[in-house]
Parts: sequence; structure tokens; C-alpha cells
Amino acid sequence: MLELTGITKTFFPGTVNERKALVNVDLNLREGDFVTVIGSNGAGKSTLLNVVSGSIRSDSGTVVIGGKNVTKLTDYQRAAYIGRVFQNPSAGTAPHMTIEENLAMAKKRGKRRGLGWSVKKSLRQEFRDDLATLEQGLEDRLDDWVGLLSGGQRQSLSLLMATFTNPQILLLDEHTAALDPQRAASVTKITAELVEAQGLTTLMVTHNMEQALAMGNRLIMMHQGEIILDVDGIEKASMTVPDLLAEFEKHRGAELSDKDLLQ
Ligand SMILES: Nc1ncnc2c1ncn2[C@@H]1O[C@H](COP(=O)(O)OP(=O)(O)OP(=O)(O)O)[C@@H](O)[C@H]1O
Repeated sequence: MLELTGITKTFFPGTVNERKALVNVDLNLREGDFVTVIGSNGAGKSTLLNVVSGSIRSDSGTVVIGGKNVTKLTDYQRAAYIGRVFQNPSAGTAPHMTIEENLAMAKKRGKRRGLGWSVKKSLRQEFRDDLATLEQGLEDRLDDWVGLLSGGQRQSLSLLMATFTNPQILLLDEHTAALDPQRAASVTKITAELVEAQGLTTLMVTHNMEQALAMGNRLIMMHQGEIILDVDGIEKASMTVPDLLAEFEKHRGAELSDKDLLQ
């Protein structure tokens, strides 16, 4: 479903600020793969997602989604294939539009149509039904501005919007990291349910190793722009946090002080 081949991205090449964000990355996701992505700060996780979404163009390599080579397409041109939720709850929704208008906008994602968000009665009922699955009482607040919602409610809404059009790839970039533990747990549960219900091929970046082990069928660990561990199935299911730390240490040397990875 997603084939990345030979992806390399260097920021500010040839300068003192040169950063090798991705180094010859190959990654192949089968349809329905739910892959959690871990790694220390600056490992290249967000850049990987940006290259898939098209918001960053790689220096070399190819990106194929659903058999279509999208390497040269802009993020807008790829929007129909991709759903994405960011860490910041404000990023995925428009605060000065109502819940209904946000949902209508998501329905039209990637389609060439005018910016009219008028919603027919039947669609309104569909929105209510979808919102009810989030179990946050949002189905009765269709006319409320999204800016009035809590961070957890906005992330839940972002998730719903990102999965509305049944994208070929769902990208989750630390989407529970900015939430308190209770809201993070609720958004994690909704994520698992939505991905499972639609069989979505998913890449989820997280700094929480327990979450990375508990969710999905496959896990990759990145370090300095490379994928240094790729496990799935029973191998992943039998892994523990100490196993992950040991893998990380192998590549990083004896030093083990990265609080972000240790969360
Ligand atoms: N737009 C950019 N301009 C310059 N350098 C960048 C840019 N985006 C990322 N980098 C650099 O590329 C490297 C990889 O960054 P990236 O954000 O992909 O890492 P990450 O694994 O997502 O880190 P974190 O967990 O801290 O979010 C880092 O050295 C970072 O400073």
C-alpha cells in the first residue's frame, strides 16, 4: 500500500547546519499494516511522515501509494490518499468554523469542488452518527465552533475527519502527546477503533514505548535518519519496553539518557 524506496532528505546540505534527516530509507507497508514509529528526538520520524504526505519533497527516492507513484505530487494533490493528525490539537481543525462545517470540509478533501460547506439533512444525520461513535457528546453540538472544544475533543474530531474519506494511508504524528493521560487514553482507544473498523494502513509516531508496543501489528525504530528495527506479528507482540531500550542502546552506545524515548 505504501512503498518508500531509497528516500534521502538532508536539510541545509553543505552548510554548518547540515542535518541528514532521512538516509536511504526503504519501507514497505502492506494494506492494513498499523505501524508504530519510535526513535529519539531528531531521528527523522516527522520527516518520514512529511515525505509520505508530500509536505516535504525528498532529495531522492520514490513514494508509491496504492500502486501510484506520487513522488512528484504536491501535498494538496496527495490529499485524497492521505489522512493526517498532528500533535497540536489546533492543527487538524478550523477553530472559527462549526463542527458541522469542519466535517463538511473533511468530506470534500481532495475533491475539486467549491468552498461551500452547506450540509443536507441526510448528511447532517450521518455526521451525528459518526460523532456519536466518539462518545464525547459532540453529536449534539454540530453548530458549536470547534475552537470551543477541549484538546481531546478536537483530536477526536481531527481523527474522524482524517479517516472520513477512507484514506489509503493514515499518518498520526504524536497525536496524543499534548493531551492529559485520561484524554490521551480516550483518543488512543478511538484511534484503535477507527483504524480497525476501516482496516486503515497507518503510520503512528509516538514517544511512548508502551503505546508503541500495545498498538498496531508492526513497530519500527528510527535513529539518525535510518530504520534500525522493524518487527511485526508475534515478534512485536512478545517485545517489552526493556527489549526496545536494549535495541536502542545497541545503536546508540552505552549512553542511555534520552528521556523522550524513555517516556
Ligand atoms: N524544516 C526543517 N528544516 C531544517 N531541519 C529540519 C527540518 N525538519 C527537520 N529537520 C531536522 O531533521 C532532523 C530530523 O527531524 P525530525 O523532526 O524528522 O525528527 P523527529 O524524529 O520527528 O524528532 P522529534 O521526536 O524531536 O519530533 C533533525 O535534525 C531536525 O533538526
